[in-house]
Amino acid sequence: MRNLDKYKGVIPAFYACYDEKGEISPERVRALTEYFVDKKVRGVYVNGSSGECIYQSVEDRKVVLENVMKVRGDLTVINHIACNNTKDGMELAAHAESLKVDAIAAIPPIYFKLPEYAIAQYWNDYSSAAPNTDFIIYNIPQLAGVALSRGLYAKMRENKNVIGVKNSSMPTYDIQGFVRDGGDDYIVFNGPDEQFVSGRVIGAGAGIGGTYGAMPELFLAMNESIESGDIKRARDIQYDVNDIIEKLTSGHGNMYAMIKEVLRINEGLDIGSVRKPLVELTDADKEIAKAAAKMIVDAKKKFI
Ligand SMILES: CC(=O)N[C@H](C=O)[C@@H](O)[C@H](O)[C@H](O)CO
Ligand SMILES: CC(=O)C(=O)O
Repeated sequence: MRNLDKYKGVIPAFYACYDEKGEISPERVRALTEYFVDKKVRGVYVNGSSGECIYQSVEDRKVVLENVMKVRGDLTVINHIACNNTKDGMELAAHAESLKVDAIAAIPPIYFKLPEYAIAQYWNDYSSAAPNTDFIIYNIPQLAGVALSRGLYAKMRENKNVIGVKNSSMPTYDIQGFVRDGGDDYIVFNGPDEQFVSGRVIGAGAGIGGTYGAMPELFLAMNESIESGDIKRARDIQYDVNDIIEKLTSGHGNMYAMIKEVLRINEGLDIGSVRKPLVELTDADKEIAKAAAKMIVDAKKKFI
């Protein structure tokens, strides 16, 4: 039996940290890592969707990971390495292994609709470049354009490095299927933050999410409530969290820009804005950010 305890819990997706010119800021990457260490989350998911990975160069993504690893403390580090081409992704996989991350993760190939045997080859090529590192499949069909089937998941489990799936599709039924098929030797991570409680209750062993960073205490509190069997408290927190997520996504500008503004307001943490083509906040959005920041403060007072 594999021991997967280091992955169990709340794993915020790491945000891209820019300087005033919009370049990756190593100092700000370290500051955001230290913030997560202080919040006592289980780990971080680096260079994923929330890390704006598809707008980062290979070099950018290496700099981000190197700086996370410098100050990671006890955080479990999962590094998303997928690129549009296998070659760059293999370079990132090997780089991640050289830094001793806990796991690498990858979405499927995007744009061309490739057959499942090609997707399996793409993931196994990445894994072969990090042969001593756990591998997590990232299923996010609404953005990647292709869904992980249970057949493809079975094929991928022939690779001993594969330890599970980060499932960002909306049906919690998908989580249940992957949990059923993999059993206790594998882990499924809940993707949609709006369904953290549902996903965990149906069998996800952990959660990885894009909004956790704005309110880690609330996700930790939901997780603790689930573990102690207090489903009512978990659900009550989830309702408030979902109001907050609706607020965070109600602006003209991008949600990650909104979250970064909230971090400036509530935590005094400045990690810049977003990279084009993601849209910056308008003045009206800044008012929404203030309201969202206050909702987070109020929910923490109410539940913690
Ligand atoms: C589609 C997408 O990006 N999903 C993320 C990962 O699963 C979530 O963490 C969302 O960012 C979050 O649920 C807010 O909608
Ligand atoms: C949101 C998320 O899970 C990611 O950054 O990939």
